[in-house]
Amino acid sequence: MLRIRELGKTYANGVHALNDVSLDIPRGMFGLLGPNGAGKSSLMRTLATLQEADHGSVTLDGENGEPIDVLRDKDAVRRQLGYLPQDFGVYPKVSAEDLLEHFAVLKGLTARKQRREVVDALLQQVNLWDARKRKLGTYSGGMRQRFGIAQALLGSPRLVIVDEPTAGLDPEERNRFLNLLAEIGENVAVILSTHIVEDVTDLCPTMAIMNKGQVLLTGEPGVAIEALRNQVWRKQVSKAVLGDYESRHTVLSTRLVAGNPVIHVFAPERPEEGFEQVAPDLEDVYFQRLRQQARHAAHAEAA
Ligand SMILES: Nc1ncnc2c1ncn2[C@@H]1O[C@H](COP(=O)(O)OP(=O)(O)OP(=O)(O)O)[C@@H](O)[C@H]1O
Repeated sequence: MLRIRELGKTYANGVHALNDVSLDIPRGMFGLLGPNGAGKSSLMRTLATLQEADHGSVTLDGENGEPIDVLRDKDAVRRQLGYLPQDFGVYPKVSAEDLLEHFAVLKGLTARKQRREVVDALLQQVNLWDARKRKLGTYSGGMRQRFGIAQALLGSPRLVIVDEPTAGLDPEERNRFLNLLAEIGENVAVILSTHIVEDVTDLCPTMAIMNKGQVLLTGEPGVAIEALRNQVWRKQVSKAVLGDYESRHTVLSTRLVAGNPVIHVFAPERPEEGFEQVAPDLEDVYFQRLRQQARHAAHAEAA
């Protein structure tokens, strides 16, 4: 559906935000996972035709099978694109219904009757029908994000990009929002950028992990998890010796359980007495890739 090849971007301050990024993004939900500053927003904004890349190519399968050159044919992309930016702002004094109608006009839905139908259907789809007359300033974070999805879906896009949409949502709102995305993902390609591992675990059949402008892994979460089988070990340790463990082993994560750290260590065999093997999950995959990248960078620096 979307083919990204060797996309590069260096900002004027010298930050390499995209370092030869190559990805194949199929129809359905695609999770783009990475910590803050990984380059996710730079990639999303480039795909959404809002900023230029330095080099590389991006091709989107068009409706009629014709490939669209995303970096050059921006108008064609915009006709197929829905975008929910990370910092989606709304006019607080306007009702959801009025603002969505306004966005619909901007999207080119000029026929009044048809526009009304589209706006009403979208408000129902995102479950804001009962709150449609309320001013957006009175909406909760989750409602605002669902409104953001409604505006992204105007014009029946085939590619929907949502940038860190669940940050700041409480668990119930987050679930509601993710369920909505999953429904949309049945028909179109949805790229979900997030630093929350569970967003991807719960929802995305394909994914990529990104950090420091590089793609560290791409594929199916289940396959990546399976590749770590028999190599993740858990132990409860005291805070006093945590540093020792971190210097001796590849500690993937540390979680406090009843006040004491429980560590996950990546190792081909039992690292020491007292470690028990655990079934790996996507969080282990995520941290294993980040640690591996840091280790390679340290070796490269030392060499
Ligand atoms: N306009 C800009 N000028 C200079 N540097 C930038 C600009 N935009 C982003 N950066 C830098 O590029 C890197 C990647 O940023 P980007 O926003 O793409 O990451 P991200 O993964 O989306 O993180 P976040 O979730 O914090 O937005 C960061 O180091 C960031 O500081």
